[in-house]
Amino acid sequence: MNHPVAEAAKDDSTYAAEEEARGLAPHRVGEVVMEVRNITLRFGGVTAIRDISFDIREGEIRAIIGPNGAGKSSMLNVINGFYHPQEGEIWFRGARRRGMRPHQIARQGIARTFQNIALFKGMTTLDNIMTGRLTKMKRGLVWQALWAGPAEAEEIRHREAVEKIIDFLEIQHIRKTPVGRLPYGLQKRVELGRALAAEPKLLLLDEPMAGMNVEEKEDMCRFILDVNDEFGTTIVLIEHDMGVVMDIADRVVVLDYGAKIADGTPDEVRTNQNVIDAYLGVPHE
Ligand SMILES: Nc1ncnc2c1ncn2[C@@H]1O[C@H](COP(=O)(O)OP(=O)(O)OP(=O)(O)O)[C@@H](O)[C@H]1O
Repeated sequence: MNHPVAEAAKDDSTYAAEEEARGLAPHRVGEVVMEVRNITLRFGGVTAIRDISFDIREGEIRAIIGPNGAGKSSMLNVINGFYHPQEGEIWFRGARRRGMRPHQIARQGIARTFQNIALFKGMTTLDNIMTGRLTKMKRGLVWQALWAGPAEAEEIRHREAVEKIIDFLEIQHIRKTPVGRLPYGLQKRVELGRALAAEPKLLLLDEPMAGMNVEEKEDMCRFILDVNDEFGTTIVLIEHDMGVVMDIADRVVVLDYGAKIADGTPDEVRTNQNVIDAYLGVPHE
């Protein structure tokens, strides 16, 4: 079987030119890092995802959109290993994934945020972001407890990394505040910080703007674009706010009733009749 990444790489010379013609930023977007191939996921009698394929390219912002129940969160859960699809393949950085658990996938450089914030509400911003470093910690709890030389040095490195993220996300003023006391928009930002603490290569964001006011959305958009720009992080984003998707995504895959109905640039999907019908609720055959 042909390797999907190798196959896709063949197209790279022409891809940059195509991208430019389609209004994408060719300097940022590189080769395929993840290939989702013919994924089908069922929960008992419910088929949440039906034979879906798409790719994710290095450095791009890839949006997954679709009406409620379309299968977006399920897809994200397949990508980060929470769900194991009955059919299909996931290829990441040239290797086919087989039966990996979420923590192993996290160690490969895939981090995510959740639709409903999943922070430790009683812990401070600083400590919550620190938990994001767990996948990067080498020394076990005994070393930490002993506060022995190597563990101490490692702890200092982790603290420095966390402080950089706190600066980057402009949340110095709440570093000692328990996150349960923070307004919703700031909690979402802390959750982004925790995901960034893992220094992900691929960052999965499940509705990062949900429940935010206009100003908070603008801030979050800016941080997502900055993460992408400054760290070169590839981002997969589920979002209901079409304005946001059209503004920040390089490419958009559209799901409806568990199937892929469109895939292309924001302009391409915006004018796609299947997409318009899906959002207007035109009944299916
Ligand atoms: N754990 C589960 N058990 C059973 N059915 C599930 C489960 N998770 C999702 N589903 C079903 O799979 C389908 C797709 O759900 P999913 O949450 O992935 O959609 P979504 O596009 O993320 O929706 P929303 O925009 O409302 O969050 C739905 O019919 C849903 O009821």
